[in-house]
Amino acid sequence: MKQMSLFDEPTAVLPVTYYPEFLSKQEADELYQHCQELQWQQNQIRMLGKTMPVPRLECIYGDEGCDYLYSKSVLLKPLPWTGTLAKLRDSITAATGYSFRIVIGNQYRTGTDSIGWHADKESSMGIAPAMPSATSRTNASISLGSVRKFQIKPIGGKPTDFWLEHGSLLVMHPGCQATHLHQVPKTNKVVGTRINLTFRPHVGGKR
Ligand SMILES: O=C(O)CCC(=O)C(=O)O
Ligand SMILES: [Fe+2]
Repeated sequence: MKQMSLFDEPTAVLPVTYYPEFLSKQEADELYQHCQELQWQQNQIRMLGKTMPVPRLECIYGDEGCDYLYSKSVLLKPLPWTGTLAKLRDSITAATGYSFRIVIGNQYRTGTDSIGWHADKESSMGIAPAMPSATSRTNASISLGSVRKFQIKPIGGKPTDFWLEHGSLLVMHPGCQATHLHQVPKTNKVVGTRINLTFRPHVGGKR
């Protein structure tokens, strides 16, 4: 007789930590207001020989010279840290032990704004060595505004869904970008604006 075991369907252990209430409601509301004043841009991306608008708005702040190139076509040049973003960076470092040199903002205006399956593997974020160091390609992201589904999966495996709430923090630990992919899929549901601030390391720029 086949016996059911609690261990038939092992729960995936994901290389992420989710803090649903990293910011209080008031802190998250104030930060959302601050984000309205950031310099959002509509960038263009080159994919499969075509140039098209990135399906979200973006902004970048950080240390001087920490330019960020992704998908071999979108070059983001950081503006100097605002006081609010620098304070938030320091509080995430205090909570996680990870250090960051840039923050990239993503603004999803409607359900058609999205980011497809990818890993954040740009060489500017450092190379993940066999024994990952505390800074290699780690990122930590704050979510604000409307809740959107965030999915993460081992390469070739099944996705796990997270609903990233207003004021939450999601940390992707060292090694995550080598083994897993993540995305924020499009949705047909009517959703308001969501802002995501992703803090990242950078190996270049001025110290
Ligand atoms: O919006 C998010 O939660 C994820 C953004 C992201 O994956 C990225 O900027 O690389
Ligand atoms: Fe990402």
